[in-house]
Amino acid sequence: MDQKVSTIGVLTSGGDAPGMNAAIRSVVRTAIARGIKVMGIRKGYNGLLAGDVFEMDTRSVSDIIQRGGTILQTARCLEFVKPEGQKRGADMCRVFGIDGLVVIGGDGSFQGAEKLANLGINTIGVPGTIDLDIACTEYTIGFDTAVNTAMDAINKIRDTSTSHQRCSIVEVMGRNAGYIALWCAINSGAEMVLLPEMPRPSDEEIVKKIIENKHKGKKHFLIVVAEGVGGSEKLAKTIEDMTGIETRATILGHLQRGGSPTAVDRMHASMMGAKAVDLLCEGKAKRVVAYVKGEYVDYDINEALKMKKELDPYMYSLTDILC
Ligand SMILES: Nc1ncnc2c1ncn2[C@@H]1O[C@H](COP(=O)(O)OP(=O)(O)OP(=O)(O)O)[C@@H](O)[C@H]1O
Ligand SMILES: O=P(O)(O)OC[C@H]1O[C@](O)(CO)[C@@H](O)[C@@H]1O
Ligand SMILES: [Mg+2]
Repeated sequence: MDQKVSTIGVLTSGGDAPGMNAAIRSVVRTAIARGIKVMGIRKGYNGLLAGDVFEMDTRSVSDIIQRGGTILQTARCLEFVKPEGQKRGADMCRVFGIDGLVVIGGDGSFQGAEKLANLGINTIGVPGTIDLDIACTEYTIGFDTAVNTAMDAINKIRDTSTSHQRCSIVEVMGRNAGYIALWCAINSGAEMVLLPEMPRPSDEEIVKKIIENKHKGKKHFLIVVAEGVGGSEKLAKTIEDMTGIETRATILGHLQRGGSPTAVDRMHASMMGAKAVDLLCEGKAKRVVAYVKGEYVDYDINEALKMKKELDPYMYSLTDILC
């Protein structure tokens, strides 16, 4: 391969996601195999601005493929949203001789990557977020593990909910995106799901459905609520007041972001990390890696950021049929 870069930097940014370590490992080992030097950047764009940069070798990424979190640590860096911060970031890349940068993160991190690319740093984005909210790709690293973790918790809540014939409300992550909630609802047999992308049913409509289900002989009622809809505790009280059915709310929170990545996450992370390095080697910049129709492809970052992700209406319609 005709190599166009000599030193690649790698950072993780935004919320951590299981599989980020597998992606870092793949970037480091692929780059070294291609004869390229790799610099790890700690704590996302914060670390770039602070010059928290160190050289990595193949041993730096030993024994991490099975670990959740990110060995490079991550951050949400407000300074980087401002043009002065972005300029300092690009200058810092030059100080360390970084002529190619791999940014592993979500949609926000890609906005930062786009800014760096505009300032002349060859930047490639790798989708790493449990939220699955990046429009250009059918997969984002971390989603499978997060959904499985949430489902495991929901299964346990369902056991006790059935024993007590209660209504359970389980709030899962996703401030702006309802994919985790939608997948958990379908795969856990929830009676109802509340998503940020959809109009919220009224309390009366929710209660009507609970009562109908009770009449059908159901022993429990599970509502999955996305974080972006929120209000789970209040909804539990309303349901209890309006129906007399004992109702408990559980907010799963950050446990969904941790844990050993599934095989699905490790595989996508390994493939996407390697693809990012290969794109840089081909002289490409300002691209994001994506998984589309079974293949790993790449898009221009601007183009990718302009795409809008819609929830699959057919999948959503099943939440009403399969419960
Ligand atoms: N418009 C922007 N311009 C420059 N940098 C940005 C912009 N938006 C976000 N960033 C940078 O990317 C970081 C991460 O963004 P954000 O907090 O949205 O998380 P994310 O990458 O979308 O991941 P996740 O949603 O999974 O937590 C921000 O803290 C900021 O440093
Ligand atoms: O950990 P923080 O900064 O509270 O962020 C929480 C947000 O991050 C995500 O977990 C994505 O990383 C969202 O689902 C959630 O809304
Ligand atoms: Mg995001």
